[in-house]
Amino acid sequence: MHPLRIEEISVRHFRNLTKVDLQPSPRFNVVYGDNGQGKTNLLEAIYLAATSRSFRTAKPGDSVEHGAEIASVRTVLAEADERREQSVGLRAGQRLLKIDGKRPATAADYAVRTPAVLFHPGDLSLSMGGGVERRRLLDRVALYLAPGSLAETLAYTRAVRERQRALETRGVEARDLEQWEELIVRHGLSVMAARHAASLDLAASMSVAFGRIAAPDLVLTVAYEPSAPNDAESYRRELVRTRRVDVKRRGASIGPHRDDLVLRLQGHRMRMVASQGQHRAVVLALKAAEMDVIGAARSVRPILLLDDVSSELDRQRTVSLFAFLREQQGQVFLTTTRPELIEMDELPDPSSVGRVDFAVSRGVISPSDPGAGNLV
Ligand SMILES: Nc1ncnc2c1ncn2[C@@H]1O[C@H](COP(=O)(O)OP(=O)(O)OP(=O)(O)O)[C@@H](O)[C@H]1O
Repeated sequence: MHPLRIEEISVRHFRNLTKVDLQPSPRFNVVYGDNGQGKTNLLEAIYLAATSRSFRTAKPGDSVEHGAEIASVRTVLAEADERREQSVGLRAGQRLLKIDGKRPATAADYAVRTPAVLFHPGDLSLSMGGGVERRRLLDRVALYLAPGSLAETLAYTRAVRERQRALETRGVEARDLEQWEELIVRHGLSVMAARHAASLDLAASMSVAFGRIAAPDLVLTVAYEPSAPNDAESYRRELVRTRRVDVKRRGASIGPHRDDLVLRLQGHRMRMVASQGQHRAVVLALKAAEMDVIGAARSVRPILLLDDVSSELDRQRTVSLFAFLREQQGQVFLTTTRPELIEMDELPDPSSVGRVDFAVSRGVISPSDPGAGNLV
């Protein structure tokens, strides 16, 4: 595994971060400040520069500072002995990606270059909620295993949209339906294959992580459950059969957009049986698995971003979170309103760990001595 780290970050007009220039630690970066000051905005900017995507919005214009036209995030990254610059420029409806000043051949080329994993309080929905977040997880992992899966997902989504438009405007006998359904089957099967491969890697890595985090006698299983048949002929037939209902429900009733990654504890669906603590353990295990699988795909240690570490930090959560952090050997950014909770001796090998604290106030971010936040 190569070390991977951000050496410099420059942010301009990104939400409330008008002008921020930082040189983070290669290991632990504690970003602290009161609510609403810009901590999550910094993590969002880092995630954007690493992966080309925001974890908060799909619309580039949303992250541009109110009153400004263009936002930009530029990072200098070091991977093994090489250095590169990755930058993203944003304006309404437009995202401009560059690696070392040049536009990448495809968006996927940029998206898999710098693995980063985000962990935030809303991630509990990975275990407790419906399938949306688990599908996103599968797609994030699939992207690293097979970068072409991004184009397949986009082509699938477009075909589903066009079929729906044909159904709703011209009815179940519309002539072009067959053509869209052909495309849905072709791209849908390809998305399903990529997700299936991602689920196998995640499952293997996750059961090991879960055994460490929760009680070793608890058995957690993870299985990809596609919503459409996985042979072309049956899939095509099902699409024809469901045309009428799909007009009424205003969406396709089968296909990868309705897949799930089903989690079972002792054979029962997580959502039905698990306690709060078990849900948290599962989310940690899923995140650990995401780190392992995408890190292995690129042979690097992903950058870990932890948002809002201090919210309702109960004892059990602290113990498992810090156990998780101790295992991380890459660069970590964590945000908190309570830096006093992030104790150096809870982090691995405190003497050798480089920790830098950053204070955030109204979009201004400045380095401070570790622990100085305790007095704030
Ligand atoms: N497009 C934008 N332009 C300017 N400011 C924005 C924009 N979007 C969000 N903000 C501001 O960013 C601030 C929120 O920042 P952020 O979400 O990073 O807070 P935080 O420090 O993580 O807070 P918390 O601890 O509550 O999670 C708010 O003051 C909000 O008004």
